[in-house]
Amino acid sequence: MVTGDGVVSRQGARRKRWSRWQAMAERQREVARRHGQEAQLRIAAMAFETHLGMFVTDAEGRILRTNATFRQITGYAAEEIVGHSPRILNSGRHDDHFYQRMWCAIADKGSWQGEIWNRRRSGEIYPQWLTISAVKDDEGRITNYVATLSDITERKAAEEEIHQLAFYDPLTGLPNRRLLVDRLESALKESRRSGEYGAVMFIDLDNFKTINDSLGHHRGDELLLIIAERLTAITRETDTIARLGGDEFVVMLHDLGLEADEAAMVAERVGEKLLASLVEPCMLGEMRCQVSGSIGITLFTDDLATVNDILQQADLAMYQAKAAGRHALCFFDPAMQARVMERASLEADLRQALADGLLRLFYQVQVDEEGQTTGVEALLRWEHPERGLVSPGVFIPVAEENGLIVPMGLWVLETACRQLAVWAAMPAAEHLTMAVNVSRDQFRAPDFVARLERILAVTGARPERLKLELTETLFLEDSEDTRDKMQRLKGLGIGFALDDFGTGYSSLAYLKRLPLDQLKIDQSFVRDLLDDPTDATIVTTIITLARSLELEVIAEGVESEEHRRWLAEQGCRAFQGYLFGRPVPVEELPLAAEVV
Ligand SMILES: Nc1nc2c(ncn2[C@@H]2O[C@H](COP(=O)(O)O[C@H]3[C@@H](O)[C@H](n4cnc5c(=O)[nH]c(N)nc54)O[C@@H]3COP(=O)(O)O)[C@@H](O)[C@H]2O)c(=O)[nH]1
Repeated sequence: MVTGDGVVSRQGARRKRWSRWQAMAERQREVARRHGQEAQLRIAAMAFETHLGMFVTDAEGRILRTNATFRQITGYAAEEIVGHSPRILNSGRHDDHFYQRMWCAIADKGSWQGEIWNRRRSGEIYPQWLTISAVKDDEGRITNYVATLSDITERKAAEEEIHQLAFYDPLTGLPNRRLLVDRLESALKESRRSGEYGAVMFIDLDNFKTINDSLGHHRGDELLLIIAERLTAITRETDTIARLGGDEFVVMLHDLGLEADEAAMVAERVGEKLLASLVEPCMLGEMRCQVSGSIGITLFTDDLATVNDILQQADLAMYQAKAAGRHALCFFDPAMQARVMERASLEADLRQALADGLLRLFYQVQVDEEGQTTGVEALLRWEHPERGLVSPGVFIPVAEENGLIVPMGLWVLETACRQLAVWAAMPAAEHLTMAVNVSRDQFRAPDFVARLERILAVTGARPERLKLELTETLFLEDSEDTRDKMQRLKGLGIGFALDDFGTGYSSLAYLKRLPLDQLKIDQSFVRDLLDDPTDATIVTTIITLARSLELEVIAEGVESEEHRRWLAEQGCRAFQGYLFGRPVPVEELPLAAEVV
């Protein structure tokens, strides 16, 4: 039986056991808590020792702790810097405003991060990426600041290199086109805001190619460096001097005042100084060299011109300066731009016309002393859909300049030869000759003879009926190649007339050396020969000269019977001009009906 005391004593024993267990459990929990805290401390300590530099400050900004990477980056050991303010790291590169913004961000958002220039213990200033976070207690009071930092010197250097490559000319170190465009865009905006003028000067060296070709590219590079230095020395630090490539430089000036005249005067003064500096002799190796430059200037202000427009205007003005004889400066003139644009549109249309078959050949008769047609001259015409019939006097120079004369001239030769072949099969026309104008560059094309041979073969035209009209410009340079080609063509039976005789070079030496058949007296002498004794003398001299050289002579531009008679009296036996017929399409030629 269990007594009441016995019950009490059992309950007491159970309570004791229970309290022992509780105490044991509490000890175990305490041990676990300690282990947990230690683990957390270990983790925190490990995390603190990362590849990022770290330091912790108290609320007043005194450094409490730094890690090993901090020491590697800054050079400061913990014992040297603990207790100090991080201001010890300042580089002096940032103003108060920078630090104010940083602390405002930390106060507002709890953290700040960004690029900052700091100073190492060694004194070296370097860029770093810095993050600062505020640590707060349960009441929201800042207790500490934790900062992480990394050295971004290498990244900055790579960025700098990329920037340098992208925006600077590798040879001279001057801004390149991209940077110039950037700066010009900003200058334009500024100019629109302030109303002040700016100027762009396009500079091209006049004889750089000769130096490059004769002394070699490394000497050419040396010269470009000298020029870059001279341009930099003359201009102000706020001006931009850029090299666009080759021997092309651009100088941009801004804040030239509110008046165009005043701005133009300043730009002109600077331009003249630049011109003078370019012609200063310089030594390239052992050689004393001298170059000159041509400068095109355009002003810009608050108008609607774009950066491209401005550069184009300065470029155009520079070409004008070159055309004016080089070593000159020239201001952009809008009329010049209109002319260039008109020419560009003509050029584009002309290419299209050749492709679309809008070119035509007209024919103008050539007659003998009896007025009998002996042949024709093929004259090119362009039927433009909007401009109407465009004169070759307008479009041939354009074609000569852009090289289109070569395919165009071949088309003329082939069309004329086809017509010759048609006439060859007609008794009334088989005697007719065909004079075809051949431009200098067309004749100089290396495959000209081969192409003409192919045309003759394809069309079946008889070479003896073909006469090529060449001009004196072809003979300005005494070229073996020209003589050789003429002789090969002569060997095929083709004849040669010297067109516009008397208007060009007229060295009589080549008349003897070249296999010419005919001199063509230019119409400018024929026009006034009845009134102008000088022209009359020139014409009689040409006729006499032709006779003495045993060359035929033909007068062009014969418009009246008086002209024809006067020329015939001087011994001229062949004529061409409106008196006998204007250039017309083949079907309108005043020949026997069966001929066309
Ligand atoms: N390379 C090529 N040049 C060509 C070709 N076709 C023509 N041309 C050259 O273009 C210039 C202008 O030619 P065009 O307007 O055809 O003028 C010719 C005649 O129309 C004109 N002429 C003829 N008779 C008279 C006249 O009595 N009065 C007068 N005012 N003008 C007249 O003269 C031009 C003939 O020129 P030329 O060749 O010098 O004999 C001109 O330079 C052409 O050469 C071509 O296919 N290729």
